[in-house]
Amino acid sequence: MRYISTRGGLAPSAFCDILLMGLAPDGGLVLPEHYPRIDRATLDGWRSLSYADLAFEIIRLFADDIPQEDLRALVSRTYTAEVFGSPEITPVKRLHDGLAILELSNGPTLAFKDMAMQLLGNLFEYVLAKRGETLNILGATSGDTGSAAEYAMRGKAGINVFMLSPDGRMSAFQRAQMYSLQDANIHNIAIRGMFDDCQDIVKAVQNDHAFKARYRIGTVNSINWARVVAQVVYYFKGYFNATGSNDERVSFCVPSGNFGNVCAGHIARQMGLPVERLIVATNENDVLDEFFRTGRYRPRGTAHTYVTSSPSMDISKASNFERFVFDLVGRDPDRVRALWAQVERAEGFDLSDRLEDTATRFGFVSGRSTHADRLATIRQVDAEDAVVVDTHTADGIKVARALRLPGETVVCLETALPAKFADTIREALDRDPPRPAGYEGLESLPQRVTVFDADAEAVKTYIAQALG
Ligand SMILES: Cc1ncc(COP(=O)(O)O)c(C=O)c1O
Ligand SMILES: N[C@@H](CCOP(=O)(O)O)C(=O)O
Repeated sequence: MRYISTRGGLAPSAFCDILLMGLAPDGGLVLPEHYPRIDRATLDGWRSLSYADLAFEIIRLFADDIPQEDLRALVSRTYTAEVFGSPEITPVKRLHDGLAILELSNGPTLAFKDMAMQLLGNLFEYVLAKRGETLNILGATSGDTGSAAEYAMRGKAGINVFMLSPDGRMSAFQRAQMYSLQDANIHNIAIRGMFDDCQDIVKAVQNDHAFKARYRIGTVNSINWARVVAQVVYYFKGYFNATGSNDERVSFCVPSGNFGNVCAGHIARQMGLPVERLIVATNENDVLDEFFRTGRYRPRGTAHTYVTSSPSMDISKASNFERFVFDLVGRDPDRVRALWAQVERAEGFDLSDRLEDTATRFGFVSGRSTHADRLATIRQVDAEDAVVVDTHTADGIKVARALRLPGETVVCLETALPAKFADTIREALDRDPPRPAGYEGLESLPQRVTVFDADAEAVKTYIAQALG
């Protein structure tokens, strides 16, 4: 399998190279030259596999430059009941109306990011040891990528993490999860701005090729293709868990911000998984919902990005959307380059002539959810099913219920546990959310964080000083 850039400027490259590369040198996102197609016999063979065995079968199609026995060992030690709480790794529960919830948040930091990040940590460690190299990760988080990355990388030899987060915009639990880590290889930097400002800095540093090479800068965001491919796996597992046979079709509803999670669903569908629809659920930051309803993409600036009670989705410039648009425009890198030049000029773009394709050929539909919807959904699911869902998953359930067709099997992706968003759960239910063991007193621990304006140069100086 060789990898190319959405903007056409990357010579076909191997998996282990793009793993350490992050953004392509032309500023585009990396994708495989083609998506592998899964035939019916293969799908039948995969139905009864454990999560780790299924992950190995899928990931080896993409990471074919890692010897198979090494990859199998690496995947097997990633997806264990000890780390993810049960042998199923991603169990499915049903609400009374038949809606299925795919549990993805039972890993160390209580959000779906652990599913991919735990693998990424082991992949980095493996490839860096083979090559005798080190890596300095610069990441951006709106709340969950940061902690998942820091927990996956803390104490790992040859890896430093510099994580940018929006100052004061995350929940108290999310802040404490990250800022209380005292490991020498973990550096938390709060940026006065929103997630998009943090991600812009990550991309600016990635596009400074001299700095990137000198300080060996890598990424853990979904900019990194390995993150996306690890997320493809749970669409297959969720499909098998929610159905009785491979003759059935399901739809997935995905709470979305940076479009990485649902992009993995798009890839699973392109590989031949029987997915009917991909339902994109946004919060009040509804740039993606607007696109899937109108074909117009109008990313907003920080001033028009709202701080909401599903803060991890407070994103207006969805990075992975570029990967989908690459497929939508027939994998034409010149077209993508031109469209993103318009985005850079804050003009956005209009692909309403492709709207029919987004729905019929690619299966996308969308909806949005507000604070009031979120509270109502949390209350409803608690009252009817005795399940407490987090604010992002509530956005997904609200949109899934609004758009579900008669007889349609819909799997909602649970993207975090409610313990991370206690203020909103208390507002909805007048009680605290359940808190898993081991997180008692988290918010009282001493915290360590440096605050900067949204300035890529200041971040580069900090990294250079920290690395000596
Ligand atoms: C809890 C939660 N829900 C939903 C999302 C949105 O996922 P994505 O950015 O992949 O669209 C995120 C952040 O990624 C998240 O942390
Ligand atoms: N919602 C994320 C933001 C970044 O997403 P990623 O998938 O690109 O890492 C977060 O919680 O940090």
